[in-house]
Amino acid sequence: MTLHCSCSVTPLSALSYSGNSNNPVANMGFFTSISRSRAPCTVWKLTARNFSVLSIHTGRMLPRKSLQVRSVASPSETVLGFEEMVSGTQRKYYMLGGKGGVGKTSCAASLAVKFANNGHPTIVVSTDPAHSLSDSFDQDLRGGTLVPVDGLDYPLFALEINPEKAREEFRSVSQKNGGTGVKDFMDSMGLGMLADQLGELKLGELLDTPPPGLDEAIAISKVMQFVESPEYSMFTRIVFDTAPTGHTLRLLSLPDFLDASIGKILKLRKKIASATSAIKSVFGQEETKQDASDKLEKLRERMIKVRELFRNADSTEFVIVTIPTVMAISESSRLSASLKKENVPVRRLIVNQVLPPSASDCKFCAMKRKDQLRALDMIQNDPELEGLKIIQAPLVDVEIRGVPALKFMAEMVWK
Ligand SMILES: Nc1ncnc2c1ncn2[C@@H]1O[C@H](COP(=O)(O)OP(=O)(O)OP(=O)(O)O)[C@@H](O)[C@H]1O
Repeated sequence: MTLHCSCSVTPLSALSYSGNSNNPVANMGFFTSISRSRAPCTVWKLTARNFSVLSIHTGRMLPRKSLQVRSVASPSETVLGFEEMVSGTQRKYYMLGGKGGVGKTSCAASLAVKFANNGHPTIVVSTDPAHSLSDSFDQDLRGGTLVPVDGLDYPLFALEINPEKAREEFRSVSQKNGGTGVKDFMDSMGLGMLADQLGELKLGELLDTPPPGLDEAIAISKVMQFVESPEYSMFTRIVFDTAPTGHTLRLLSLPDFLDASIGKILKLRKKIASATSAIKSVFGQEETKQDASDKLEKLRERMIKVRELFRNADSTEFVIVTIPTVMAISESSRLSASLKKENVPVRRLIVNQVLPPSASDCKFCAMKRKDQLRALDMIQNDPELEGLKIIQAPLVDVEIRGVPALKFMAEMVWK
């Protein structure tokens, strides 16, 4: 870990500290100047965990206000290359996400190919409503179940979950109960008089017009069903090709929303059921209605698991994919900030479709590359993106399609 310190009362613009940043005091770390030529003898001793610093020269503490210290995860120190991703047989999940069209599917598919070729039985999953795994592998992988991918020596399976279909299953919970809204749903459970009280839970909205992200949440929860079943325990790497940024962000906050909505409604139902024997008998007689609430409870439990999975740094990593344009990088920065806020582990940023320096005197290429370099520069100065391992992948002159092309892409990206 590298810490950067800037101090307004010294001639130094930046100081660096290398050592155990978790406990710099015990480590007796020192800030030393990065630029020795600017301040040859300046050494700052760490005297407290809050990084107040003492000048060895003057023996005086530097005014706290003058100090700004921030930690910078130095990629080479904290994020290793593909060896780190491939090592170990414990199951790991990689989620690739970013703006539409930047190359999420190509990167996800190429990572899955590389995992498989390195001996990991792998599943690549698409939860993007507009699937493109089949196009990317140039094979028919539709069907909503695990389909083996041809052309590899080791097991690679693809799973395209149809979010619409998954949602229909969920919607049928309300329809089975003879209505479309929360009022009917509650009526069918013998709790019609309480429907008004539940207005603020927005469950009616949830059942009738699902919030954006629900499709994907249900799709991911279906994937969890698959991967948790013992017959699929052999798979040690699961790669997700997720929907574009907006969906991903909403998906992250959705489990909490669902947890609150469904959790509250089920709690209320239990409370009333135990208090009123008449209502109790309604539940007792109506098996399908019990089924409905069981289904909701199961969905809630799976949502909690999805939420935990997204946040588990030991098993999961979210890889942001972008391209070198101001718009894509700005969106990646927002995505990174939101993921950090939600405690989702992010360590790598793939900058795809970077133009290599042109040997010819193509003016368009030169202008385009200059434009890309400006965008790449933005990454260095973006506080939300700094610290991520930047992986640049060149724009190639053919479409990435089919297993051989994906193998080629994997060699460029996953090193
Ligand atoms: N480095 C690259 N060089 C050349 N073409 C590329 C590169 N990366 C991706 N492509 C091509 O760009 C197109 C879009 O890629 P891809 O489908 O992977 O993007 P995506 O982000 O998953 O898109 P969507 O958001 O629509 O799902 C594809 O035709 C793919 O072959």
